[in-house]
Amino acid sequence: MFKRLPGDEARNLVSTTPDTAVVFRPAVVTTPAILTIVILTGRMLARLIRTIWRHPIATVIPAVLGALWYFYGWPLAASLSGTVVLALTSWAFLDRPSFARLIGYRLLAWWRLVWIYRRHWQPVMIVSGLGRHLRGRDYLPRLVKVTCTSWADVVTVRMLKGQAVKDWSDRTDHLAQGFGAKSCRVALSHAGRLRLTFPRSDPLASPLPALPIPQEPTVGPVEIGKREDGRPWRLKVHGTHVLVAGATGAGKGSIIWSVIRSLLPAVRAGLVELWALDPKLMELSYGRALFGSRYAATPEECADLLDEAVCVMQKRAARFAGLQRSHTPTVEDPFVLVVVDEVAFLTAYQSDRQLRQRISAALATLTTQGRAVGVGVLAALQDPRKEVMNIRNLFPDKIALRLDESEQVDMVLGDGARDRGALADHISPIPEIGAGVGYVRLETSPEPVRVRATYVSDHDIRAMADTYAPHGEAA
Ligand SMILES: Nc1ncnc2c1ncn2[C@@H]1O[C@H](COP(=O)(O)OP(=O)(O)OP(=O)(O)O)[C@@H](O)[C@H]1O
Repeated sequence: MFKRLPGDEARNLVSTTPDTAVVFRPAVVTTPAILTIVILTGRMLARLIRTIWRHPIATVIPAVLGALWYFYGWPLAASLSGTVVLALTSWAFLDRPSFARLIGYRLLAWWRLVWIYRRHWQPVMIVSGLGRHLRGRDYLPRLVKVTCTSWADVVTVRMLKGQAVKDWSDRTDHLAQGFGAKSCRVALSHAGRLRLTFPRSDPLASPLPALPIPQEPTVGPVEIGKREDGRPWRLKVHGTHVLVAGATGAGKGSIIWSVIRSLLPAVRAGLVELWALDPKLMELSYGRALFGSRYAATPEECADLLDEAVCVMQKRAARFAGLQRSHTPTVEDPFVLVVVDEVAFLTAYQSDRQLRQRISAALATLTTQGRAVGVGVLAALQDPRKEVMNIRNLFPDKIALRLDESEQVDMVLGDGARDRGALADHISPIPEIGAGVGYVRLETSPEPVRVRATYVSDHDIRAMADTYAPHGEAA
């Protein structure tokens, strides 16, 4: 019989029996013990140097305490460590954010690296198919580092040679379950390196109240909510067109009203005009006074208002031709924002064919040519299928709120968005938890970002109308 050696697979060798004339035996070269000892010591030293290099503070503290104990006895070492612990505890109580940033999250990251990620790395990689077990050896992607933020663990990984981002984004569910998280998002950080985000808590779980109306007139990007990483969510409205897609009750109204609210000082200064199309006669009618005469509800009125916007756009384009290539809002040429609630009412669900074609043509003209001359469209939509909204790709910026089906996510945010973690079909239908929550793709990155819009209540809208409605229009 063959003796099994590391790396050998005895079953693949020609088997021998006692009466076989030729017996195959693997050549066994014995390594001198001293060589093995030298190699192991070298490895240990290299690891020690690497640890000191990577974690200088964490290594200096026990080394200093050990030295004190050795030279001056344990009482001094114990009292010094007690003082350090007391100082750290007081710091944590007095200035929690700075303590968390400099000490707390680092300790947490180390703990989670050891206890969650390193401990489960091998089984999760093998079972999910991201690692391979070949000829008795494991070939695993490298766990480079773990950092913690207030709401998530960010795990940096070096992929195996030959792996693609898609291999990982297809297995987000395996990764999330494997490491005990609710979800996982995958993003490419450098060539061959990935950033996996595992949320620990949901910072967007409770509704956000309406933000104060800005002091200064601004056309954006306007602050309308919060991003998952705690930063303000600012939406560009001037120089683009925005499509908000979400099932009924997803909170499309909160995005529309948050945008309107932050543009009000600019409206008062004459730099912005808000034109409203409200075919459902629900959402925008509440603050109708804010739109003055630029408010339309019946399909005929909506078609007329859209034609008027096209007319403004074309006149401006003729004036700007050869003189300027982009628009700066002024009192003479304000930014016109055409707000459309449930655009499908005017396009897909409109029974009058002629009217439908007229509206679709006007919307297509505005979304293809309006950007550069200061005419923008902000449209809300329940069903993002192409049959319902065939011009959805003319909107450069799209927001996916809660959607009914997983396929709809890529229809709104583009191919691969759901695989990269835009789980808009998993957003809670409970309004307190999920209304106004959605995913966006920012200009700077293809990765979807989770956001929540502020909730502008009926009371806020009434107050806005009372203060900002054009003269003589107050409700
Ligand atoms: N940002 C938000 N935060 C918290 N709750 C919200 C938010 N937006 C909306 N809600 C709650 O969810 C309910 C539904 O919101 P809204 O009417 O805006 O949804 P919608 O997407 O416009 O629905 P529909 O298409 O049926 O009009 C609101 O009555 C409100 O109670």
